[in-house]
Amino acid sequence: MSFKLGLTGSIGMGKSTTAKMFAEAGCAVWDADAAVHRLYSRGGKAVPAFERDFPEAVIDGEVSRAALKLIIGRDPTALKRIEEIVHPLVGEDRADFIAHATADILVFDIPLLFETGGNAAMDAVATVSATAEIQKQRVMDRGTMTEAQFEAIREKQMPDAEKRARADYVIETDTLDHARAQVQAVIDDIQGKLRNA
Ligand SMILES: CC(C)(COP(=O)(O)OP(=O)(O)OC[C@H]1O[C@@H](n2cnc3c(N)ncnc32)[C@H](O)[C@@H]1O)[C@@H](O)C(=O)NCCC(=O)NCCS
Ligand SMILES: Nc1ncnc2c1ncn2[C@@H]1O[C@H](COP(=O)(O)OP(=O)(O)OP(=O)(O)O)[C@@H](O)[C@H]1O
Repeated sequence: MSFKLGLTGSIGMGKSTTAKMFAEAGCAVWDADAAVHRLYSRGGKAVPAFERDFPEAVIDGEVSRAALKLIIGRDPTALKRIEEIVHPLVGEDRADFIAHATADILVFDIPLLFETGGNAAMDAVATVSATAEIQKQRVMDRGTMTEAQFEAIREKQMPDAEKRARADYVIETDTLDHARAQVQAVIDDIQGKLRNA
């Protein structure tokens, strides 16, 4: 049996960067956002449901995030309906990954792990964290969201302090070297547990 490590953290806290560090260290990584990208792409499994419920969001055979953001901006309740389409399909993608993965540590990069109760299916959870100032700066620097869109998402997410309190491991993403050292410490700790199991 592989060890399932959930990797979470609020928007812009450094999940993707940290997930890459786990992959470089030999863990198998499943990425919830990447799964959503696959589902939204041409031929993706979410496209027919969006064609039915949000036809204006499907452009050239794929679900357009820009169009979705406009729809959500107009009608905030749309996000819940979008999630009802997306989350079961994401669950199928994850089950498929678990069925085929062979590494001893499987890492699940899931932004909304605590919010969706997905932590119950994990053996442990690591939260990535940085200050609120760094978080906002990173998201604004990316240039894909307005400040209002960022605040709306941040409000929906569990506060960083609560994620830190609930996690088994906290990874500070202040510098790349510091984060890499903490990733290795988490792996060493889990491998110690696997040896003693
Ligand atoms: C709202 C959308 C269109 C924004 O797209 P965009 O490319 O600008 O941002 P991206 O997808 O990279 O999201 C950035 C971050 O926002 C946060 N976020 C995204 N969706 C949500 C949500 N439904 N609730 C809370 N936070 C969210 C996450 O931390 C995520 O990593 C897109 O995120 C989407 O379609 N979301 C609905 C699907 C979903 O629930 N995804 C969450 C992962 S399962
Ligand atoms: N340990 C770190 N040290 C310095 N900068 C970092 C670190 N981790 C991430 N960053 C920087 O922060 C920004 C956001 O990182 P990343 O894309 O990994 O965040 P994320 O949590 O996956 O974001 P989102 O949830 O919004 O998708 C990037 O510009 C990245 O280079």
